[in-house]
Amino acid sequence: MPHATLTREAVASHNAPGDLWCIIDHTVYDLTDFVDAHPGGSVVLEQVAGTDATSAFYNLHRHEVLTKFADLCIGTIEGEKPEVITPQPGDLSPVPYAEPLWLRPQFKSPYFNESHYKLRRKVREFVDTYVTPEAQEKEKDGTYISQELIDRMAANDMLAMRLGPGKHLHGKNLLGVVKGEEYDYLHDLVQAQEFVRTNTRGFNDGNMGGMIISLTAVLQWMPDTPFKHKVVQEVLSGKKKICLAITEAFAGSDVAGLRTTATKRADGSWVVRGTKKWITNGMFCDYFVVGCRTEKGFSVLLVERSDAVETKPIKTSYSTSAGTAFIEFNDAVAPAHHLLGEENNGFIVIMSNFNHERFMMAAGVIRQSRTIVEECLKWSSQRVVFGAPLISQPAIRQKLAKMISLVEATQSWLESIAYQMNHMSYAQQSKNLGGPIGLLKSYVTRCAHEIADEAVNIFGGRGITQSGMGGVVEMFHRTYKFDAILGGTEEILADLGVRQAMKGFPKAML
Ligand code: HEM
Repeated sequence: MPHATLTREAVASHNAPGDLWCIIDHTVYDLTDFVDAHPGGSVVLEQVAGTDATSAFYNLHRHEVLTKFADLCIGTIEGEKPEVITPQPGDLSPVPYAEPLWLRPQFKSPYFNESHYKLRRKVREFVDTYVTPEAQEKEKDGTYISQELIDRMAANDMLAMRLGPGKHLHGKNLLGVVKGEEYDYLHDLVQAQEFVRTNTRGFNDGNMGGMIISLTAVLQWMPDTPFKHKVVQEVLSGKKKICLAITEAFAGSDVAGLRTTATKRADGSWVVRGTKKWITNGMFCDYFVVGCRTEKGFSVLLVERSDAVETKPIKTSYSTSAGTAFIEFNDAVAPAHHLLGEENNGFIVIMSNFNHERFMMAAGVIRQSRTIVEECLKWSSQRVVFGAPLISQPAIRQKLAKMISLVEATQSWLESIAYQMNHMSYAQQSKNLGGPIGLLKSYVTRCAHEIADEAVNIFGGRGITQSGMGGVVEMFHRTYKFDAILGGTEEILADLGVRQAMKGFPKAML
């Protein structure tokens, strides 16, 4: 924090390598002892010693660098005030298009009410304060989410909330602002979009992504036994972890090609044998919801970790903090009551789970894409090239216009689908929304492709560098493909959308 009020003349006299001050955003920094540690070297700092280095600084650094090195700050300039905004936890961004329209003060929304606004604020405060710092660290070092953060999320019902609306939330007062009974798909959209603001695609999946797509199947399809209640309680309290294990090296979207088998024994229990690949959170899970070939079809079983379950890490292009695993089930045993849904009828268990998963993913990608728009808008305004800000170039404005349009259009489509989900039973959702949600997810990752491409060109070399100015853009460009593949590939989902539209097609002729 600033300690003194100083004049520009006073700063100018500290202009030597052994006595080096400079001004950034009307604030004075004593860099004398920092020169040797500066990642950009000492020469550049000596060149600006005693001067106002504001534009040089923002050409090369993110504003958060100043927060991180706040102890170098020794004062402010007399009669002047810092102008650059330092966001506080929970704050909305004032940058145009950085927030969805419903969160911009000058606009209204037909969908969101007071409780959605309040939940948005609470979740963002929580994410900014507790999730983002850990997420950034884990994304880099590749280690798994801490038990401390899981416990904190569990204590605030955040794990339960992320499963979407349902009985598991009844009786709860979520973050003190929404009754569990009133939590709807628009609240769900809000939390999904807030959680991805950490800008850490691998960690976001590592942050209980496996639970979001598997505990829902347990809640809906497992027989109502004390064991089911135990599993749900353990997972929602953060004591145990669960993931979905369907995909294999042999087959992905083609569920009929799966080779993991479950053989029924005389006492009704099952012996599971086979392998699974790309299983999110698999490395640290206690329970696995496993898709298996059974005698006359496909069935889904809950398998507990044991010596017969081996998990090995897979290094993908995002962070290993996601806990992505190759799994071998070597005659793992699951009791009869671990069957989800009916024997040989597991396809419906998997399919019914997909709508919520894809909805969540679409919400996340759209929000990430919006963050990229914000990054590009800020960068184009602060970056000076050929003597003028980047944004003064028409070619850059064309790119921004395209990116903004894609984000605004997809957010509107998402909100409209969330609204439809609020007004449909689960069965109606499956019948009427599987296609539209598939098309939405397929389209938003195509948009992400365009947005990532344009953003990297705007950022230049920084867009392909993991640290510094373009780090967020680099991360997005490297990882948006996860959303284009996980939960159903773009092609499969686009096809599903059209096939569902053709079901019961009217006798309409040209
Ligand atoms: C409070 C003052 C400063 C601090 C705390 C600081 C800190 C840093 C840090 C952490 C980096 C690593 C890249 C990043 O994370 O963004 C960096 C890079 C760099 N800094 Fe600074 N810096 C300061 C002032 C300046 C000034 C005034 C200049 C030049 C006029 C400068 C020039 C550079 C250069 C050239 C790089 C390398 C940039 C790149 O690789 O793209 N720094 N600085």
